[in-house]
Amino acid sequence: MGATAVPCSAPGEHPPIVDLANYEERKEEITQQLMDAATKSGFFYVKNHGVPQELIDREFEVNKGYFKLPEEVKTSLPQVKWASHELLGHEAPNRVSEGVVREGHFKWWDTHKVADTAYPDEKLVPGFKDTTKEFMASMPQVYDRVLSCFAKGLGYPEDFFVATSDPKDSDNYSVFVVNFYPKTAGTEWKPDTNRISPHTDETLVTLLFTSPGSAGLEVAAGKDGKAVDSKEGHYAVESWHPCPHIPGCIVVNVGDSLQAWSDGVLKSNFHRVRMPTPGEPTSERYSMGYFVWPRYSDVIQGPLKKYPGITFARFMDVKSKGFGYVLSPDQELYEHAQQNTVVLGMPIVAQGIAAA
Ligand SMILES: O=C(O)CCC(=O)C(=O)O
Ligand SMILES: [Fe+2]
Repeated sequence: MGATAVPCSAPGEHPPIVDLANYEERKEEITQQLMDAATKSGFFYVKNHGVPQELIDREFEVNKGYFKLPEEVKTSLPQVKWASHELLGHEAPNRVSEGVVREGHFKWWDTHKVADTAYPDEKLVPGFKDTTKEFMASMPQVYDRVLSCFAKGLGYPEDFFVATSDPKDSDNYSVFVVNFYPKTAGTEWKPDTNRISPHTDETLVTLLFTSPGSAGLEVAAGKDGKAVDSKEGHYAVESWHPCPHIPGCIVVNVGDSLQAWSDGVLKSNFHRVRMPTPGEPTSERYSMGYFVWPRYSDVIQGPLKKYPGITFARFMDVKSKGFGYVLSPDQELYEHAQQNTVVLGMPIVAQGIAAA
């Protein structure tokens, strides 16, 4: 690893930072660093990623404008229909865990997959739609490079993941999500209360943008997560590691699809957003996630067939019934999870974000 790599192992440390500068010339070195990071913790940061800071700041600003709209305006916008692949617009506030309200705004990648009517009137939040489209259009330059390296590192053709994640493909529904965590009441918070429950992402990779000063994102690194009773859906994490905001960096995490395609070599790790402990900022928190998905019809399975051979669409059907983890090398457990709407390793969160 390069000098910037910090193992995600002790309090105060953070996942490794991989520098994408001079990508073409340094591709071998970057591949090795990304593989190392994704094998050990599944979470890492990239810097010199090419997305202008000015655009990131502008996108945060328009999202603040959106979330400040009166509730009746937001709830009059079209609602999320997750599983039927329909319009994703405003998501009404819902209770995710321990009574904490999370408000999210979901959008599809591309205009031909989402009606523009998902956006509020331009006069209400000037620049919201155009900035968001501009921001989304700047994402492939980051994940194409990261995914090319993973394909190379895993022995796939270099364009293997780039092809399946192409948002122009009619069967690709990669999604951009903005999370808004309202200000809470400070000292009343219980330190171990979550704002987003522990979960893995279903993606190839997720690009996560956090706002300056935002605390609370934590990752269960490496082998920390243990399914104590996967049939019942209980899951235990031994230790959580902070994943703080680092200026100029994007958080990248490996998702379930890449874990499957790598036969478990690359780790899709549990992460959560917990309430700040006393002394941490109590202000509202924003994060923006670009969820890089494969095509719905692609079978997410590696050459060693460590996980059941299923299409991403089928995987999503099971996963979207809860907000947890479904990959299991055990076909029987997987089938049980499907039949019983149990997500392996996690309890079903009936009102969870993905079940909305
Ligand atoms: O808000 C964050 O920092 C993390 C959000 C997240 O993990 C998700 O939306 O999947
Ligand atoms: Fe996540």
